[in-house]
Amino acid sequence: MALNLDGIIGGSPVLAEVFRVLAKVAPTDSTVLVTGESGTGKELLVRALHRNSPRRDNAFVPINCGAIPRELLESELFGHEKGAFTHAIRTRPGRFELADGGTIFLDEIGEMDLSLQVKILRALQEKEIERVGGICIKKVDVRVVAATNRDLEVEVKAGRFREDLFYRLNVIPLHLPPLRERGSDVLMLADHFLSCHCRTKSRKPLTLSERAREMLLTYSWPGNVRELENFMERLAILCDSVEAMPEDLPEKIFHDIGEKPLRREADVVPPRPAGFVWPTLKDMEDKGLKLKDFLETIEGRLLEEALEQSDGVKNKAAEMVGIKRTTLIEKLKKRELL
Ligand SMILES: Nc1ncnc2c1ncn2[C@@H]1O[C@H](COP(=O)(O)OP(=O)(O)OP(=O)(O)O)[C@@H](O)[C@H]1O
Repeated sequence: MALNLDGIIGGSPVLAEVFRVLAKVAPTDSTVLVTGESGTGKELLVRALHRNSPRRDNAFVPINCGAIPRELLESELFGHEKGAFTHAIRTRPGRFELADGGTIFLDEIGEMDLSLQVKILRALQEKEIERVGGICIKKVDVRVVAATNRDLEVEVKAGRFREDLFYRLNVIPLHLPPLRERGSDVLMLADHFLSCHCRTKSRKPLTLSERAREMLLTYSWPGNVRELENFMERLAILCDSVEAMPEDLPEKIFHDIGEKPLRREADVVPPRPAGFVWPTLKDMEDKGLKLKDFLETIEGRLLEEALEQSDGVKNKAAEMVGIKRTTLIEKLKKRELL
């Protein structure tokens, strides 16, 4: 049967190789471990895996193991009985039970606590789970697919990841290459995202000039496809002409490829006064915002800047702004930045 790769753009040989393995592994029940840098499309690939498997008509249940605090993660995964802990006012099934007959996607598995890793191992080996505070064991029929942007072999060596779980998960490894290794896929993706964003913003179509295309091909894309989509959305909003020129691209690209940024005259901002200047009441009024929204906007801008500077690596971004990674993720979700 032909693979249904709806929504996954790219025709590079490295991606074709991923699809070749996907076609073989999708019809089986084997555990798959998807690796790749942040933003390479791991979740998209896992959804395609489920869609092309015999489990396609049953549930696909994703869970981001890095976004949920340890205390809650166990009950999210395995469920809990009424009274198991202070806020357990009713019995609740976990994601493994909800995925019965289907696929569970354990995203960011490398972030999981060692003590929970044992329980995942048991679910994989025995195909049974136990709710928090439960007294009986439940059989579940779930295909497990996990993803990580960490090098789990390094994590195993450092004692942060169980070796037995690593081997159990890594039955079929699928590695998504970074965008910089996908050649002209960059342009295929750029054209796709540009036309999508122009359509959704009901603006006239925008194309990329030859030189802008060359620059996109040379850039190293540390944030991968997510970063590319982001840049194209920004272009669709900010570029008024019908052809985007190099000077319309983010400065970051110029720095990365070792060129001096070109600035449009209108973009040249007057130099900021030296030192930090606290926003004034007038700044807030000029923006037409009340205090809460004004502060939220400032917070949002700082989070975006931290994410950009850390190339989308959430641990690093959280560290830059001095909050926990889980808090950062909650804030990004609230702003629909995730
Ligand atoms: N080949 C592709 N074609 C079209 N869109 C893509 C492709 N790869 C990734 N994307 C888009 O890029 C964004 C990031 O992809 P995704 O969330 O799957 O990455 P990820 O590797 O799981 O990231 P993270 O490790 O940060 O969770 C999504 O909006 C996704 O739809």
